[in-house]
Amino acid sequence: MTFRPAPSPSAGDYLVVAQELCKDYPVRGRFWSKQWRRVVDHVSFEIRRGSTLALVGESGSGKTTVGLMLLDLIKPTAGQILYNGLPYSARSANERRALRREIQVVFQDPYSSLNARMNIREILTEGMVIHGIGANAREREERAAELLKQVSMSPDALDRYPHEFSGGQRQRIAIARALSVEPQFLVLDEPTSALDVSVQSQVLNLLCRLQRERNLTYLFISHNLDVVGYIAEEVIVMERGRIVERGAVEQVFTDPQHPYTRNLLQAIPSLDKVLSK
Ligand SMILES: Nc1ncnc2c1ncn2[C@@H]1O[C@H](COP(=O)(O)OP(=O)(O)OP(=O)(O)O)[C@@H](O)[C@H]1O
Repeated sequence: MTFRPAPSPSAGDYLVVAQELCKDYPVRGRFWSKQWRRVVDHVSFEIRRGSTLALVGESGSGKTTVGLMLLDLIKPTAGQILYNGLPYSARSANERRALRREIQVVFQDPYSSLNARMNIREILTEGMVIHGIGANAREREERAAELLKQVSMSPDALDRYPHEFSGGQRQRIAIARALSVEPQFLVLDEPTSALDVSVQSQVLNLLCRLQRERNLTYLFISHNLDVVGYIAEEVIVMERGRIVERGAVEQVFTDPQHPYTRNLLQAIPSLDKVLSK
């Protein structure tokens, strides 16, 4: 496997910095007794502009919860997130709205993430209308057609509905929708795990190309280390809400320090060769 080289410490500045993030949820059915469970526990990391940080860990380790905090969809119980050097909490309501444009998400399941009642034109222009992009409907439509080309789909798709497309095509549309508001940072939450292996690599290649062309910054959430080895420069391994290992992907994959990381890596047949080197 060829790894993407980790950015040098001087390469670019940090777009996103998470400091000691914690998230507590009430224990199910016991809200009245004020019992809380910590699902994210003092998680800190930095993501350099234009690079990809992967967040890996088994189901329930807290990856999506971290992503939702970065998207400003849920509030941390403690800790803070800095975007472009400024904490979310220090921003005005208007700045917070602007942040919702700059930070977009692509979810795992392209079957449920696209509104079945909207055609592709509506799906791709909805965010533009909300954020005031494009002078009029015609300009927005031109932008939508251009976005489809950028994700290697035909502009003919504009008049069609999500159910007319395959999983891989739907995920391309979901990526085009995320890009429609010209974000800088994408939270990619298992964006390829619902797809066939051959389609997975096409979507990963697309994400890499778009990152190069637009200098995008990614947080790539996954439990699939094979995919992470392909797309990310740096990786964080989470177990039960805590970071247990972090570093350049090549370093973590070839010389894992934590038993939990070793277990995760051993579960991937194609990485056996890497590990036995
Ligand atoms: N709204 C909620 N209320 C209570 N508990 C929650 C809530 N959301 C998540 N949890 C719990 O927090 C823990 C972390 O969940 P999270 O979805 O972040 O994990 P994950 O690593 O992304 O898992 P997966 O890979 O399965 O998506 C889980 O035990 C989950 O049950």
